[in-house]
Amino acid sequence: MIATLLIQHEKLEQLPSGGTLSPYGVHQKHGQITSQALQLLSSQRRQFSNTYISVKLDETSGVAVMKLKRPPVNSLNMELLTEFAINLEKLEIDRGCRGVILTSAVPRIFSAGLDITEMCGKNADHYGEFWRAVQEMWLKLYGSSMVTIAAINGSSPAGGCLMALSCDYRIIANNKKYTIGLNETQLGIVAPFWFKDIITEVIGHRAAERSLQLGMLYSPTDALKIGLVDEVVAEDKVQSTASAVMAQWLTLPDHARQITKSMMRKPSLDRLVTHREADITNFVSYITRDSIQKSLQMYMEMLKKKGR
Ligand SMILES: CCCCCCCCCCC/C=C/C(=O)SCCNC(=O)CCNC(=O)[C@H](O)C(C)(C)COP(=O)(O)OP(=O)(O)OC[C@H]1O[C@@H](n2cnc3c(N)ncnc32)[C@H](O)[C@@H]1OP(=O)(O)O
Repeated sequence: MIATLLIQHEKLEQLPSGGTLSPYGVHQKHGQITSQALQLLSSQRRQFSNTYISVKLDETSGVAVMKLKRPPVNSLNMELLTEFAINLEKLEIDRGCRGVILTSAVPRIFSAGLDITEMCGKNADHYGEFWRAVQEMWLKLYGSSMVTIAAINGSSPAGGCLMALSCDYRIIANNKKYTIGLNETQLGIVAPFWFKDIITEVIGHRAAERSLQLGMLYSPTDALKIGLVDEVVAEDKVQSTASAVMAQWLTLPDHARQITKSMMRKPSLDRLVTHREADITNFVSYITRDSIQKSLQMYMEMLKKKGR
């Protein structure tokens, strides 16, 4: 028992931010064994935190709450994406964790999507690396065998919406100011095929086509109408509803649910895995076009003006 807890704890030790998804050791820190074991036995919660992600794992329920914490808008830069993939992988291999609630620590914002500054004024190598990190985040989240619930406590455009769409269930706060959707065309850019595939899977072909072409952002109630979210609840009920839904999902045997999830999601995952390098090459050649760089710069200027 103690040995198991030790291994789990060591697996969950904080990794330096900006690291890679390399395997991490489970045989370190022998000197601390006794105190760590005692600490673990007396506590049912484990927490770890990186620069932009915090995780709290409740060992009794097997549910982790993962929070994005990159103010002002949780835009997804390379570091956040990398930390996200590492933390999710850590939970994935932790036997004590069966479900993850994804939410935001930043008031009024779930995530503003990809950090536009990562896609502007940089070189091709940077864009390639950035896109690989975006793919990795999605492959890990969409491909997770755990139950994943998005507790959407703020606006969630573009890449933020993709994250929510990749979860098994979406609960959004009932606040008209919050919007969610894949608004890429409004930036003058195209959502890649796997963004398109996932929204089509969730809301159906007709709604997805309209939504993507117009780059639509929906209020919570409109998002519910088209099936982009599963539930709209009062702002102060988002987390408790997420926990209640999670508890329901976790009543099912993992094995049956996981295989079913995998059957449903495998075709989309395989499509990206098979075309991963081509997708990166495509992204780099697209994003380096002068016209696209100009569109993104203009969009950033518009955002900054609005903020003043
Ligand atoms: C042939 C086909 C090939 C296809 C190949 C692929 C093509 C490329 C695919 C790229 C896919 C892109 C996905 C994305 O996610 S792009 C990002 C889209 N995001 C948005 O449009 C959201 C923009 N932001 C907002 O709408 C608002 O900021 C928001 C509603 C989220 C919050 O509003 P609020 O009023 O609270 O805050 P501000 O607008 O004042 O913002 C505060 C500061 O944050 C900066 N900001 C906002 N969003 C971003 C972002 N996404 N990236 C970087 N920075 C962002 C904003 O400029 C403010 O900064 P300052 O304080 O410095 O002014």
